[in-house]
Amino acid sequence: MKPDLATDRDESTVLVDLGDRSYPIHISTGATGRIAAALEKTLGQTSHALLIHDAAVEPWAEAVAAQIRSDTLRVDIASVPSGEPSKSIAQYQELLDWMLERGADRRSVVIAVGGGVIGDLAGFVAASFARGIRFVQVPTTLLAMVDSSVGGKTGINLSGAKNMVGAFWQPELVWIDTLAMKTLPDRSYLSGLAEVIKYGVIDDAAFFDDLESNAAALVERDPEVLRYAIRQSCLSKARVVGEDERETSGRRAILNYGHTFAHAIEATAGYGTLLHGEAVSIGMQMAASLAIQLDLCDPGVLERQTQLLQACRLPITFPAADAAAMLPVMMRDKKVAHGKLRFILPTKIGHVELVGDVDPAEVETAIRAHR
Ligand SMILES: NC(=O)c1ccc[n+]([C@@H]2O[C@H](COP(=O)([O-])OP(=O)(O)OC[C@H]3O[C@@H](n4cnc5c(N)ncnc54)[C@H](O)[C@@H]3O)[C@@H](O)[C@H]2O)c1
Ligand SMILES: O=C(O)C(=O)C[C@@H](O)[C@H](O)[C@H](O)COP(=O)(O)O
Ligand SMILES: [Zn+2]
Repeated sequence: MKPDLATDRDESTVLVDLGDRSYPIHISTGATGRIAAALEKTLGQTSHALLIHDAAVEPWAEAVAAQIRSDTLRVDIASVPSGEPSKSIAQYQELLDWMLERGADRRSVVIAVGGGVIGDLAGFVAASFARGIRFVQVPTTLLAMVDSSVGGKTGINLSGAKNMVGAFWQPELVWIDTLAMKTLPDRSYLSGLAEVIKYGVIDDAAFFDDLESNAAALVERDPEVLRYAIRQSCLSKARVVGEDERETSGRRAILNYGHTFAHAIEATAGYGTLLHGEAVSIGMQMAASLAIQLDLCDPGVLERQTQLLQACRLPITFPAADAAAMLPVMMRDKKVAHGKLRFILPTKIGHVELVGDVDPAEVETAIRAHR
C-alpha cells in the first residue's frame, strides 16, 4: 500500500553544528513530498543515489525513491532483512559488492531508510566505500529519529561485541517524518522511548519532568507530544555531539548511559533477543543501582526512573541476565581505558558522570538487582 504523504505543516529544524560537517535534522509530520527539494538544497545536483532500506519499510522506501528519482537522478534500491543480525560483516560485504555492481562512485549518495540497524549499517557502507561517500538518514523508527540517525556513529557488530567495527561518519541531512511511524509495531516504538528517557536523566531534568507528566500521551503516540519529544532529544544529542564529535573529551560518553550493561545483555542473550531500547531500559536500571551502591546518588533517582520506564511499558528487569557471562563482554566496551571499566552514572536526574575503576563485585550486584 502506498503511504499517505499528507502534511500538517508543523515542521522544525535542529542543526548539528560541526563546522564544515554541520547538517540539519528536519522534523515534520508529512513533509516527505518535499524531500527531493531538501536533497538538492543540501547536496546540489546529484546523479546517483543508492537507497538502502529495511525490508519492513519497502512501501516507505519506494515512496521516497519516487520523490527523488528524475531524468537526471538514478536511484538504485537494496532491501536488507529486518533485525539486529543484519548489522553483520556478511551483510556489510553484500552491500559493498552491490554498490560496486551498481557503479557507485565518489559522487554517489547513500540514503538509509529504516531504523537504527539500517542507519548504522548503511552509514558504515557510506563511510568506507571508496574511502567515504555522502549519506542521508531517513529514520523510520522512533529510536532512529531520536538517537541513531544523529551524530555519525556508524558500524556493525562482532558476535561478542556490539558496534565494534565502524566509523564516525556524519550524514549530510537527517529527514524525520513521523508519518513513517504509522506502521511501526508497539514493541519497537516503545523501545525508542528508552533513549528518549535517557536524555532526561543525563542532560535535561526539565525534559524528564515533562516526560513524567506526558507519559500516557507519549505511549499513545500523541503527535504533538511525540514531535516535542523528538525535537528535545535531537537538541540534546546535537548539543553533546557538537561538543565532542568523536567521544574524545568524555562529554559524548554521557550518551552511553546504561549501554555498558545493555550491550553486554544484547551480546550474551543473542542479537535481536531484546531490542536495543529494551536492553538500554534494563541497563539504565542497573547503572542507577550501581550509582546508589557507590553513594553517587540517592535512591529517589532509581525510583523516578523506574516509574517513568514502567509508565512507558518498558522492561526493567532481565531474568536471564548472567553476570558471569556479561562481565567479560563488558570488558570490550569502548569506554574501557587501560583495562578498567568506566561507567556513566547519575548523580541526580539531569546529570551523569563518567566514573572509572569500579569494583567488578559492585557491577555484579547491580546486575543481580535487576534479574
Ligand atoms: N548510531 C547510533 O548513535 C545509535 C544510537 C542508538 C541505537 N543505535 C543502534 O540502532 C539499532 C536499533 O535501532 P531500532 O530500534 O530502530 O531497531 P531496528 O532498526 O531493528 O528497527 C526495529 C524494528 O522495526 C522495524 N521497522 C522499522 N521501521 C519501521 C516502520 N516504519 N514500520 C514498521 N516496521 C518498521 C524493523 O524492521 C525492525 O524489525 C541498534 O543496532 C543500536 O545499536 C545506534
Ligand atoms: O551517539 C552516541 O554516542 C551514543 O552512545 C548513543 C547510543 O544510544 C548508541 O546506542 C550508540 O550506538 C552506542 O555507541 P557505542 O560507542 O557504545 O557502540
Ligand atoms: Zn543506544
